[in-house]
Amino acid sequence: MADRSTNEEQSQSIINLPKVLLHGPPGFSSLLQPPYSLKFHILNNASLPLHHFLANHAHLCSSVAAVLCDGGYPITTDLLSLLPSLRLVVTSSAGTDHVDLEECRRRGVRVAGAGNIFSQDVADLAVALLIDVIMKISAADGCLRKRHGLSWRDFPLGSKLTGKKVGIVGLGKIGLEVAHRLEAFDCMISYNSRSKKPFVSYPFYSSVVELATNSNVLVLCCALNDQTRQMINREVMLALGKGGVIVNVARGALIDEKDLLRCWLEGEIGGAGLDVFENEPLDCEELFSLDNVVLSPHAGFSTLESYIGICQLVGRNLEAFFSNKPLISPVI
Ligand SMILES: O=CC(=O)O
Repeated sequence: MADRSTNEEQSQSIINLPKVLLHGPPGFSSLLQPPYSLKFHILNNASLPLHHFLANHAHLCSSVAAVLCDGGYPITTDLLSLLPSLRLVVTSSAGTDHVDLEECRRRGVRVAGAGNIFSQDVADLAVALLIDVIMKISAADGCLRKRHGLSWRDFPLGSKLTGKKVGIVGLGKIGLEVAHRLEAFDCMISYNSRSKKPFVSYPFYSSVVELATNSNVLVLCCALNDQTRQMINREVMLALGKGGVIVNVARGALIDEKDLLRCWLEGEIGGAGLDVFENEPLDCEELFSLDNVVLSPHAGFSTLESYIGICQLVGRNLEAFFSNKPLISPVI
């Protein structure tokens, strides 16, 4: 009897907590850990596709106050319309192209993101991919493992990073981290961004074609939106030139992948280091077959340190919002 009333009291106290719907991949619930996880009534749809979950739990979903989502899980107008009590979206990603921000604004739903948590790791990966492509590290590694006895003479010459002209597309937090790192390699930095940044002295190009014309390497660090979608097209690739290298650590759809494949096959582009793709997980045989293209599985943020950081940040954002305090990393 005592046990039953304790259980009832516990479920009663959970029911009174703000409801947070998880919208992410299997295992996503581990992002919300104690003490934060104990402060919310967490609805985990892991065992069902989201629309089935919402249909089966309509009574609970009508009072969902927050959604915690992953960058690959869209927050669409349709989803928002199924959650009439929603007041907050917390995404565990730095990018917010999967969130319909306009509709959130219209409904008065606040949005918090990953802020600066991943910027250093993503910038490190951008530099790592660039060095890998131009010094052909992964390519050599693959050959050495297949054929013993190879020496450096069996490989084509690589290229120097020192002194390269690097054009950064998007000089936000990640772009600046990339610029700082590449300055240490005596690279000449210039950039394209929505507007000229008054706090840096790097040359600014308002057109990405002009930036490409004046660069050996393009590093893509900008947000994906209607203006930037497929911005890196054949014209930009031809402007970058035959030895040019493109590194993308932002979003796959910034690049016209068909143009990239064509330019590569025609010898119009030198190489690419890609952490992101138009369709993820990557399943494009044509990209797998290209030399001088180094691929990474959208892993720019996946370090232990950043994982610990994002677990705390999502919890702190939820806690702050439901205590009527300012969001820690607001988007809107
Ligand atoms: O791509 C990863 C992110 O947006 O955080």
